[in-house]
Amino acid sequence: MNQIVTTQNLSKRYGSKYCVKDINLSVSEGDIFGFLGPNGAGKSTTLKMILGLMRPTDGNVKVFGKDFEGNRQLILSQTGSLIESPSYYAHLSGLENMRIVQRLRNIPEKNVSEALKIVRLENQKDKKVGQYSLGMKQRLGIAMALLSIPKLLILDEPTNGLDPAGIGEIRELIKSLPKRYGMTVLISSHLLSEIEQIATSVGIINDGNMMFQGNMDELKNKSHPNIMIKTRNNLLAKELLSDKGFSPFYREDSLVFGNLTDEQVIQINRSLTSANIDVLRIEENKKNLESIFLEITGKGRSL
Ligand SMILES: Nc1ncnc2c1ncn2[C@@H]1O[C@H](COP(=O)(O)OP(=O)(O)OP(=O)(O)O)[C@@H](O)[C@H]1O
Repeated sequence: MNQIVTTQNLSKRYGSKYCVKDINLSVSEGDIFGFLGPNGAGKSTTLKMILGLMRPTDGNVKVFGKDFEGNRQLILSQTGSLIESPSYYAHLSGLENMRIVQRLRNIPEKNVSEALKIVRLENQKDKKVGQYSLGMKQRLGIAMALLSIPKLLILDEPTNGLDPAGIGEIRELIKSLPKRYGMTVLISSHLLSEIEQIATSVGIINDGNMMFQGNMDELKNKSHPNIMIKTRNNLLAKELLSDKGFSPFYREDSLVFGNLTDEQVIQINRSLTSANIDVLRIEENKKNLESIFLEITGKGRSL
């Protein structure tokens, strides 16, 4: 499959502090690639370097298999982006704003109505943008990014500040782009729930480091279930099992173990019963994606 964006050891350092470190990103054609990470993780910085808006300290970026140097014009003519909030003239209509961008970027006029149609703003195109809702302004920003009907669309937190209905609309809109227009989408967010529903691939960044990259199923499969054991005397059980090399921790009224094999579960159960500690429950607790994400980003641990 064609690689639309690849980065190699992409890094950005301010003084002695790296805010992006050795990022190797790979976005394939037709992907909706979700770039996830908490605030300040380095998402915007990475996207700006990919778009040639910021110079990397180290590493390199290829878009459509080409370096920016010598191919800037070609790359940007096939790339649309919305980084941070959209810029517009509030006293002009949506259509007038679109026309300004269309002329500035030397894009055919017919694309204006096409882009407004994609974001479903054609009925409000004559309204002043100052009177648009936040969601409409955001959709106008996406329409501007879509003006050239680009091969690659890069959106930095496009649903920031929107209500659930607005988020839903943008989600449906983004989801339709690869099929309808053959686009590849790179979208950043700090919310897993948002990415989970639209992305085909995901990259998780924390503190400037890439913690995971793959598809959603790989992410789910990487997580090992916890085993929770409830006994009549958890304190004694923990002591006994610690002596045998296990290191459970308490959660509510149970002991929680990380990844255990079936053999280890049998061994634990036998040890407890032969020490006359009644076992009340043994449960497997599969982690949901949200807790996996929190674990990766919260504790900064790589999967
Ligand atoms: N010009 C700068 N000088 C020093 N540090 C900077 C500069 N620009 C960004 N940073 C730092 O780089 C880190 C990454 O910032 P970045 O904006 O890329 O994060 P982000 O993941 O996009 O977060 P957010 O969702 O909050 O925008 C942050 O800790 C930020 O403070």
